[in-house]
Amino acid sequence: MMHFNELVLASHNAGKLKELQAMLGESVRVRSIAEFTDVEPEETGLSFVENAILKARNAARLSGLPALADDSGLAVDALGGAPGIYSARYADGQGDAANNAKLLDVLQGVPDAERGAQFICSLALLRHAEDPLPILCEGIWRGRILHAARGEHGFGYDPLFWVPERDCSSAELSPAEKNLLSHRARAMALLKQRLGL
Ligand SMILES: O=P(O)(O)OP(=O)(O)OP(=O)(O)OC[C@H]1O[C@@H](n2cnc3c(O)ncnc32)[C@H](O)[C@@H]1O
Ligand SMILES: [Mg+2]
Repeated sequence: MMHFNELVLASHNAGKLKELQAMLGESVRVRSIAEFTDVEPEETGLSFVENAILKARNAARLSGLPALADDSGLAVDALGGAPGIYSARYADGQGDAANNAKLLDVLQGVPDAERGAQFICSLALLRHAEDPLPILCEGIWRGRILHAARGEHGFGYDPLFWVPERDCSSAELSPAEKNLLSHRARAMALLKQRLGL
């Protein structure tokens, strides 16, 4: 078991930060990487876990604090797991709306039965910049890609992700409900267990 009073969240994504902070609750004082830098490290890894470690290591180095990073994305069955680790860059860095438009476009005409997908979240926690044994946890959330956007909550691909267990899109869930069900929630539950939180 391991405990800190403080850690830095190595993400520049406001939606993610809000969710991670809500899930950590009062258990630890959370600082943002934005206090230390505006520069985002290049995500050169070929897997979620490599990118999560890379982001956490960069943040630990810059802040001198333990660092938690989240690398996540959407893997669509009919696309062989794309956009996957490239989810944020799917429409060449034009942002969430462009990513969602591109996904709807490439899935045009694909029937519901073939629109299965999963959100994936890989969390990496490093105690310090040279930590040789990061704590790694992952979570997967199965669903299906809708034919049009629904809902106003969440961020990223949430309006296009159908949640079978609730019969609505991920963007139609309240933030509290998404934080009980999501890929990020599952990964964070494992991390909290590992930390004894
Ligand atoms: O790397 P950081 O700074 O954390 O921020 P980012 O937005 O670039 O994050 P990623 O590199 O991990 O890319 C994640 C992509 O997957 C999407 N994504 C991840 N979790 C999601 C969720 O819970 N709901 C909707 N989209 C999500 C998100 O919108 C991005 O396009
Ligand atoms: Mg990123």
